[in-house]
Amino acid sequence: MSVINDNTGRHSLAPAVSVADLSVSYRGGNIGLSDVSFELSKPTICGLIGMNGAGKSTLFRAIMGFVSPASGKVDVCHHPVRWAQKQNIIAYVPQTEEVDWTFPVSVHDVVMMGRQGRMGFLRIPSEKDKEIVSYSLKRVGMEAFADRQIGELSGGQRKRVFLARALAQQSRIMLLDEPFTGVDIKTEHAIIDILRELREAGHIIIVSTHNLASVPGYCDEVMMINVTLIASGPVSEVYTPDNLGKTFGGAINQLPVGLASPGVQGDAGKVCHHAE
Ligand SMILES: Nc1ncnc2c1ncn2[C@@H]1O[C@H](COP(=O)(O)OP(=O)(O)OP(=O)(O)O)[C@@H](O)[C@H]1O
Repeated sequence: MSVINDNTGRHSLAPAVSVADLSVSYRGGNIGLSDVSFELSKPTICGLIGMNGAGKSTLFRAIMGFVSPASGKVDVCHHPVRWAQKQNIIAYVPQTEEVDWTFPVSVHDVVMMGRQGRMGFLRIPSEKDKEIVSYSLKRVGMEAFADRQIGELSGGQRKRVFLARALAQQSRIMLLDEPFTGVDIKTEHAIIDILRELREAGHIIIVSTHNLASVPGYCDEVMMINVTLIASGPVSEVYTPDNLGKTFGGAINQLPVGLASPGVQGDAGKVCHHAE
């Protein structure tokens, strides 16, 4: 079986993710994002880079519809975010800090949650659902932990379980919030292999990371934010010392080690596969 999305229906060349003049404010007046615009249309791994508090998680929350724009808008495949949620088009891997790990569910149950949007009214898993959950757990090397309570996992294992949930969801667009934080190098490489496989299968992946040196090795595009958008585009064009300096407020003005090895560029392709 493949990780490839099984969506069927019309193909569209519309931007898969379109963010226009997006600003987000939190209660209490904190500014999460200011006037951010970008579009992603083709299969890609897009790195999302910025300091602590730059707005990376806020951008994910806005694309997921968890926070409302103060101004501007987010469209997914030319539709509002809520529609995209119902169509199961976006999967989100949150930062592990955002999850209640005391919740009494097993690893298997968490991954099965990725299938819920595709189940019927009674939420009874089909054989196919079970097969996909089992495959997803295997793909992230967590099949032996299926019955374990999620609170009894290490940080890296938790990341892998949530990645498995997103794989099980089989969504065209995947948002990963700092999947490499706190994972060992082997797990980081394993996750990058999965992202590449997903990109080849036609997915759009946005991945936030603080690991600047590894970005050119696996990202096709990069979005650099510091509350507002500093730069976005192909890594080879925008991942420059100047933009890094602007993104990190002058804290970084050297290219991170490894920038000399640019990432593989993604294939052009159609991403919005859905029945309308
Ligand atoms: N729930 C919230 N309530 C109020 N302000 C918030 C909330 N979440 C984030 N913020 C503020 O919004 C801004 C952007 O935060 P966000 O979490 O999006 O940054 P980030 O780039 O993901 O940071 P990090 O790298 O530390 O995860 C920050 O100033 C932060 O303090």
